[in-house]
Amino acid sequence: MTLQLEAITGGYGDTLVHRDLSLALPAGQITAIVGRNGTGKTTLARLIAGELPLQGGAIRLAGYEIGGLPAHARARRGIVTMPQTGMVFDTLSVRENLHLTGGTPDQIARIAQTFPRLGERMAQRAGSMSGGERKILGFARAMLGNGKVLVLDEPSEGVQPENIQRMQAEITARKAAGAAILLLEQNVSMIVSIADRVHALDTKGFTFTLERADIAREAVLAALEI
Ligand SMILES: Nc1ncnc2c1ncn2[C@@H]1O[C@H](COP(=O)(O)OP(=O)(O)OP(=O)(O)O)[C@@H](O)[C@H]1O
Repeated sequence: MTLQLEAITGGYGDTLVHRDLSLALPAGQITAIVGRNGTGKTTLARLIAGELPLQGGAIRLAGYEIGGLPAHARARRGIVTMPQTGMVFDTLSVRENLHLTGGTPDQIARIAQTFPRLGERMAQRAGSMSGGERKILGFARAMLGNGKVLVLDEPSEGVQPENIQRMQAEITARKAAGAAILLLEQNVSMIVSIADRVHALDTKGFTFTLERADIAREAVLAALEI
């Protein structure tokens, strides 16, 4: 399903972070946004999820306006976000965290195989895991939900290269299954490996766009240095 942001405005009360920002997240594509710290990537993820209210514009999912719906209603329609801090319940075990996504036992077994670190720690309390392990758990949870639109806020931060590779394979598989994916990342290798389109963001909005054929390391680094 395609998600369309139409001239959205929002932020924190009077402190607007985004003004009239438009963006298309096509189904079956990985759209990346790169920009320095503080340009508003996390704020954008929260506006899409419905954690922050829209102060202008519209968000359309397959044509239907969802910008006025509360977060849980957007989640029910298939918008799944992985927050930068990882969406993990600290007091619950890894297994319980995975089960709460609604994933089937087969899907949970498969993801625990994909990320052996999780498979080995199914009974461990999530709150006692390392930062990188929590990221993997948060990522696994986002993959298990039946998301049609996946918004991933810095999934690779603090994660070891072998697990970043596994994340890339999972994201690419979801793309092949038709999900619209928004990747908010600073990891240039990950973007070069899997993104179909890259939008460069600064504090005033998008400055330029790279299409697949132009997504190379230097070009992405230029976007990060705005
Ligand atoms: N809860 C908040 N209240 C007020 N302002 C905030 C709040 N959270 C973030 N901001 C401000 O909004 C702007 C955008 O922050 P945001 O976290 O969205 O940026 P980012 O691109 O995700 O950066 P980073 O990669 O460092 O997380 C910043 O100026 C930040 O200080």
